[in-house]
Amino acid sequence: MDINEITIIGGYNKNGELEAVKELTVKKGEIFGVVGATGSGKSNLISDIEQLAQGDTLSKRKILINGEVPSVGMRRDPRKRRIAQLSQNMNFLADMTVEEFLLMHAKSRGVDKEGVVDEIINLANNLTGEPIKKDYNLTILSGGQSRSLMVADVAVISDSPIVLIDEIENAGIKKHEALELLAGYGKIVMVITHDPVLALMTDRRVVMKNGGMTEIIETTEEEKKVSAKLNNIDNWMLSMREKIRHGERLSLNDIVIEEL
Ligand SMILES: Nc1ncnc2c1ncn2[C@@H]1O[C@H](COP(=O)(O)OP(=O)(O)OP(=O)(O)O)[C@@H](O)[C@H]1O
Repeated sequence: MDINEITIIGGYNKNGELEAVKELTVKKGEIFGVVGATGSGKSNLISDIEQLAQGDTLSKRKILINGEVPSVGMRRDPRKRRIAQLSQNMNFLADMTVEEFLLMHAKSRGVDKEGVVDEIINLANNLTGEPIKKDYNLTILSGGQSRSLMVADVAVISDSPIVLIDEIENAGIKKHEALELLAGYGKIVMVITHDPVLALMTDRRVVMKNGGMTEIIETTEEEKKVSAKLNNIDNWMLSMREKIRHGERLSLNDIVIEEL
């Protein structure tokens, strides 16, 4: 089944009051942000979506797929749910090479595409400053390399049309490019973030307060420009980090940022 949109039907906040946002639909290819203070209920919202809640969680929210209540099979069986989650704490544990893992994953998902391993590694290497090679063991990958590989893997192999991302701001990858990559593969992307680069590249963001969805903010064209400029600063910081990592020295000349 093609998943074209998900709808969140509002429930109750922590005080048991109805949420201000009664209904929210996110479509394929859209990047949607979730913002809010600590403890405001961001993770809870993402977890309602992950579980395809049907009024059976704390918030009493309901999640619809393509406007309909998802089947019991889809709700009970995580393999049928087709929702991928990414967070900055995830790491690979399997003792196998990058190539072995990707081939195994592609096979298990029925992806039989020539050159799929190279495609994923190339995409991943666009997101990290430290290139990944096919014969690297998964367990030696750095945090940034692991996350880059996960993002590229979700984009190309995993057929999960819904991707939930919990704070990847410190994941050590080019986050802007990572989100664009996922959205470009026609995913519904929901991202919890306080990072202006990410929050402002979404199309819309929901503001969480006291466990409830209180407001939906549409990103303006000006905000998107702010995001792009902040992204230049971010990538510049990333390149400085790479220099340090490779034992190089920095000078004041390195601080010249092309016109912001
Ligand atoms: N609608 C709700 N009804 C009842 N309890 C809720 C609701 N939303 C969130 N909670 C509870 O409030 C607590 C904080 O929520 P949550 O962890 O989702 O916040 P958060 O915004 O992700 O916080 P952080 O930024 O610290 O990760 C949790 O114990 C959660 O179960």
